[in-house]
Amino acid sequence: MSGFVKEVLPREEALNFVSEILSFPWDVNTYKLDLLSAVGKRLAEDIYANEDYPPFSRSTRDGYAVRAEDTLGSSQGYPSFLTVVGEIPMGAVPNIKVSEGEAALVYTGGAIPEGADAVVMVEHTSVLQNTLEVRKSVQRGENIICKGEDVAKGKLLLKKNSIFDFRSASLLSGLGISKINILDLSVGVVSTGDEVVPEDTPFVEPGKIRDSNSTMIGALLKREGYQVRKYGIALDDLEDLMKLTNKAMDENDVVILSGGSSVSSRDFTIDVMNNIGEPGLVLRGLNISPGKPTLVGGNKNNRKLLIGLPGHPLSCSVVMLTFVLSLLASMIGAEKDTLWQKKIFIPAGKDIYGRSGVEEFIPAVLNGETVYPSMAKSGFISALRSADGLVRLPENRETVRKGEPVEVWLW
Ligand SMILES: Nc1nc2c(c(=O)[nH]1)N[C@H]1C(S)=C(S)[C@@H](COP(=O)(O)OP(=O)(O)OC[C@H]3O[C@@H](n4cnc5c(N)ncnc54)[C@H](O)[C@@H]3O)O[C@H]1N2
Ligand code: MOO
Repeated sequence: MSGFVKEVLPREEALNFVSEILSFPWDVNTYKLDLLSAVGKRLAEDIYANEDYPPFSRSTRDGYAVRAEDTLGSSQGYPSFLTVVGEIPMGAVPNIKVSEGEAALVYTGGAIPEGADAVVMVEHTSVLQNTLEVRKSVQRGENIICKGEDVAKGKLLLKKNSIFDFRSASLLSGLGISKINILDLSVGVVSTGDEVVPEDTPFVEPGKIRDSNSTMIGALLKREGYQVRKYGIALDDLEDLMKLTNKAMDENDVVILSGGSSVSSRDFTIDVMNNIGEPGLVLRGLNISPGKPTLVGGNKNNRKLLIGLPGHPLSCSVVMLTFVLSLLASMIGAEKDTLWQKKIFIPAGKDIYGRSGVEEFIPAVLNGETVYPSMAKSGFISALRSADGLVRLPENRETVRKGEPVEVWLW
């Protein structure tokens, strides 16, 4: 044990303290994936454009490539007349040049020939033999996407640690980037408790409760782009907990234990934390509600992080949302505000009673321009289902009166 364990720190302070004592950020392995497989995962590097897009100036319409100045003043009543010098083949470099008074037939996506700087749409023209009648003037650049206009070579496209999603798929495909480096951060999840049984248990004996935490933990981690492995349920027994935790630590960068962090059972979790190498346990308790009995330990040499979460399902979710995701972000060197946190200030729809001296998070429902807290106990599993986010009452805020603005973190 490091002999330097902090007790019940405010959440932000705890994030900074753990990050500092464990020397975050840590290097994490990476691997390459094709684009479709990478959706929902985190990028391990900045991605730059290695070429211009489009790679050549292209027409966005079927029509005639012209010099804009040759169409000046053209209208239905006063058309201009140009000479058609040829047709631009699709998928090939044009061998035609457009000079003063000339036009070339071009199709949508076709290359703009040298000399032309605009395209007149075919419906504003008619052609008789080689003579083109133009009934509408065009501006320079009209109906053209210029080489590099969309993406210039060298531009930063995607930032390290961002999550790859559909918005970037066409961007990278179009630039010929078909494989990307992905962060290989894996988290093992271990549930604990003699009363906890697997979620697929069809009939639960009296006194037992299904494991609802590990899938929730996994679901949140997957949403943040991490890999998750579940390791089942450890009994309230040091040897069993140690065995499962060690296996999970061997196979993952981070291990999350659910349950077993409160007064009666925390000794096991603390013993486990102090058997994982230096510094072992570093944080015992967060000054938040729900979620106070949260433990953090780590092994700096092997770069392993171990987190103990309260067993009550709502407490477990709140700590995941407000602390663990930020801690993992800090571990990989990303912004501490995680991807799900959209923070707004909005009037309370009714009085919200808080306790001073502790940071509180209350599931809340938005209703038009106001927010309503939901009356949830930390043992509930349904509290987040219909909530839009969490109301945050800072340590120094006691009661919020109806109509007063309150901070809400939206999903
Ligand atoms: N005398 C005191 N009792 C408690 C205190 C306290 O300060 N003094 N703290 C309470 C608070 S706050 C919380 S939160 C819980 C935390 O307890 P643990 O982290 O030790 O968790 P467990 O006792 O293992 O479980 C608590 C509760 O949650 C259920 N549970 C556990 N794991 C799961 C799971 N994977 N899925 C669903 N439900 C789970 C478990 O059956 C218990 O009902 O301690 C309070 N007590
Ligand atoms: O802290 Mo417990 O997590 O309030 O229910």
